[in-house]
Amino acid sequence: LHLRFSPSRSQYNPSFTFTSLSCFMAPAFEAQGGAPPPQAEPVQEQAAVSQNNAHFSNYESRITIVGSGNWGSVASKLIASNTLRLSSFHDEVRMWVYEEILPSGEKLTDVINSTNENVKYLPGIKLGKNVVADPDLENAVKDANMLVFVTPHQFMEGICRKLVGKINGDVQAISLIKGMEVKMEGPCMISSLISEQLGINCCVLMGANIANEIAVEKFSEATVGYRENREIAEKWVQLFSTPYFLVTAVQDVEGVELCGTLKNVVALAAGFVDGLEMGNNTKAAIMRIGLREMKAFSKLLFSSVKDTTFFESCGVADLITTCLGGRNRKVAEAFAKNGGKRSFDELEAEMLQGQKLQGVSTAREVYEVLGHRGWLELFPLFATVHEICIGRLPPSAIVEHSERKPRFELLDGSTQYC
Ligand SMILES: NC(=O)c1ccc[n+]([C@@H]2O[C@H](COP(=O)([O-])OP(=O)(O)OC[C@H]3O[C@@H](n4cnc5c(N)ncnc54)[C@H](O)[C@@H]3O)[C@@H](O)[C@H]2O)c1
Ligand SMILES: O=P(O)(O)OC[C@H](O)CO
Repeated sequence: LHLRFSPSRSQYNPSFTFTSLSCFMAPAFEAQGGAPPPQAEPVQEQAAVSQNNAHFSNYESRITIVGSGNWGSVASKLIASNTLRLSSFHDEVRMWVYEEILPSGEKLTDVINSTNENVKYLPGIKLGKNVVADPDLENAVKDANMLVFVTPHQFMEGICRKLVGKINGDVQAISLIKGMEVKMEGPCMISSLISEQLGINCCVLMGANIANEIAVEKFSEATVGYRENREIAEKWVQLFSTPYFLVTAVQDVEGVELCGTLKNVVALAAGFVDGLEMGNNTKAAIMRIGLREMKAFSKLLFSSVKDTTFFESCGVADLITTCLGGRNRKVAEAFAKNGGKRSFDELEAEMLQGQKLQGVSTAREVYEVLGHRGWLELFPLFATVHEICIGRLPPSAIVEHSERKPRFELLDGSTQYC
């Protein structure tokens, strides 16, 4: 796999990688309906860009990572290796750290800066000497013109509130956060929250990306979702790509982000099945039903979501890896083994050492949307997962309820959602 899909490390150079990447990107662009878009150009450093973002590529971009958990730390390692290698980026990568006092009495930030390791969230992995941990959010972002958001989703509203008026006008952002918020007006994806509150463009990066595996440089893929400006998407691809981390871009922010968000709900269902020892066939059935609900829900919320996105790394591949090896699956398995008698909060605190689950709150948020819109009958798996999480149904309900056939005929143009 490594030989076929990526250059060996000794051969690695940017132009080879990006020529290869543009080949991988071509099918994604072509598959998205109608006439093929212009052929993806190989990305060259300092490539000519359209006038409206010429300022963006004509100087060294400064990167700040907002977040320093398990995935945030791995993202800093990927990015730090590239900023040293590529002249279009400033070497230093600033990483905002939510300050904590370690059992030793030391501050986490001080330990990261002295050991170059996030001893709490990614022990044993060097991040790169050019990563600077900073506990002051305002200071961390003030010089940046590329912001990478990667915190658990429940903290993002508060973080955005603190950042209003504190960032440069020409900043580009990307969100690696899998989750959404539900507001009075309806659901709000995290990239939209960032865009709306801070007035900046925000791409997303999602994929089959269990952080601990990427930390030890095992081959993985990821998907960047972008809205309009492909050159900016390609700059993000450049920033994250390494020989062991292959990134492609698709023009479907909502589709990519909803895949990353909703698969966490399906992973809980897979964990219940594991906890009840129901076997592989049942788990595969749950994953299939879950994928169908992911697609239907995404397309009901955003008619622009593309079918092809579900075949990218952010779609079926992330669903598989999370249902096999993710934290949501693991804690849901323990929940079911305990017959639902120990809460997710308690199990999370005991099993994850400060890391955060996203699936339980996402299941609640999805359930709120389904309830408000009268769609509960259409999404038996999503609805059942939430009802199990809050103790209204036993874990065994996951099969009894999910197998009910959703009644898409209740909707106009029903076939497009199935
Ligand atoms: N870990 C993975 O394998 C992985 C992979 C892909 C995507 N993601 C996604 O990335 C996002 C971040 O996940 P992660 O694994 O980096 O985080 P994590 O699960 O390790 O969460 C812990 C982080 O939350 C921070 N935190 C705790 N309380 C806080 C507060 N009140 N305010 C702000 N921050 C606080 C901690 O300091 C720590 O940095 C999530 O949406 C997750 O779904 C994770
Ligand atoms: O460990 P999980 O369940 O939060 O999933 C991690 C990543 O999202 C997998 O891509």
